[in-house]
Amino acid sequence: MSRKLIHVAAAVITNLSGEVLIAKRSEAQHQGGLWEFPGGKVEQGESALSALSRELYEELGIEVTEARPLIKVPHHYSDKSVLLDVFEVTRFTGEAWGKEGQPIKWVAKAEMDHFSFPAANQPILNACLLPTMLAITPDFTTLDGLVDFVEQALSCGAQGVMLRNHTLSDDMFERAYQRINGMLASASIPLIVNCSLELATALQADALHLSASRLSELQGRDQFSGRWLSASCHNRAELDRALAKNIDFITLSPVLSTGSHPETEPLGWPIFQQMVDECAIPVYALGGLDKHVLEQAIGCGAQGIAGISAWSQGQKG
Ligand SMILES: Nc1nc2c([nH]c(=O)n2[C@H]2C[C@H](O)[C@@H](COP(=O)(O)OP(=O)(O)OP(=O)(O)O)O2)c(=O)[nH]1
Ligand SMILES: [Mg+2]
Repeated sequence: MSRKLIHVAAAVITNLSGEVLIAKRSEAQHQGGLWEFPGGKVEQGESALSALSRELYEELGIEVTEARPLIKVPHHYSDKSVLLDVFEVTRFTGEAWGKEGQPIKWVAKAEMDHFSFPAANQPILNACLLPTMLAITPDFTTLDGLVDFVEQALSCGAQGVMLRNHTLSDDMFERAYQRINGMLASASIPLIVNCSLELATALQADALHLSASRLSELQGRDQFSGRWLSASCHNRAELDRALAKNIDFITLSPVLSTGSHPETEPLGWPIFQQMVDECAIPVYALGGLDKHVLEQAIGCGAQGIAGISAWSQGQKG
C-alpha cells in the first residue's frame, strides 16, 4: 500500500510496581472508544521523542525523564495508515491525570489482554510482555548440565529461556522440559520450547519457537494453541513468511559472525536495523552477541538479544 504513513509517537509508561498506563480514546476520535498508549502525531520538524514528551505533557501532565525505543509498528487501517513509534517510559515527574477528560488506568502487564485496543496495538502488547534478554540452551548432555546453564544465564540477567537441543530424542526433550518447567514457572520466567509442533502440543507448552524449515511447514498460526509462537529468520524471505503466518516474534541471525556458523555471512547492525524497521513484530538480535551489546541492539529497534553463550564471560554465540 503506498498511502503515506502518519507518524505517531506513543508511550508504554511503567510505574515502580511494573504497571502500565493506558487511556481511553474518546468516541469521536479515530479508533474511538478503544484503549490506547498515550501519545499523538509527530509534527513536522519534530523528533519522535520530542513529540512524545510534548504529547505526554499535553495529555497527562507528566514530564518524561527516561525513555527507550520499544517497537515501531507500521499499520494500515481501512481509512488511514499509521507508524506507531513506541517508547517505553521508565521515569517521569508529576502525577498522570486525564487532562483532556479521558479515563486513564494503571494496569498490571498480565491484565492488559483484558482491554480492547486498536488492531495495530497487538505487537506493542507482545513487546511489553516479552523479556529483553533470552537465553538459548546449548546442546547439553545431562539434565544437571542444563540446570547449571539455566541458573548461570538467569544470574547473568537472562529473563527468558529457550529450550533447544537438536541431539535429543522426544523422550529426552520431554524430560529436560519437565526438569526446568516448574522451576522457571515458579519464578515467572517464560520457557519457550524449540521443537516440533507435535511435541510442543503434547507437552502443552505455552510458547513454541520454530526453526525456519518448521515455519515453512506450518499451515497457520492456529495450529498452535499456546500463548506464544515465534520463529528463526535469517533473511527477508523468511521474515516475510513469519509475518504472513502471524508469528508473534522472531529471532534474526546472525547479526555478527559466530563460531557455531563460521560459514554464514553475518547481517551486521545496519542491515539488521533495516530489516527490523520493515517488520511490525518484536525481533531479537541473535548471533555472536554478548549482553554488553543490549543497548546497541535496542538502539537498532530490537526487542532485545538472544544467545547461547552470551551468559558466560569470554565466549560469544
Ligand atoms: N496515541 C495512540 N494512537 C494510536 C494507538 N494505536 C493506534 O492505532 N493509534 C492511532 C490512532 C490515531 O489514528 C493515531 C494517533 O493519533 P492521535 O489521535 O492520538 O493524535 P493526537 O494525540 O495528535 O490527537 P489529535 O489532536 O490529532 O486528535 O494513531 C495507541 O496505542 N496510541
Ligand atoms: Mg493522542
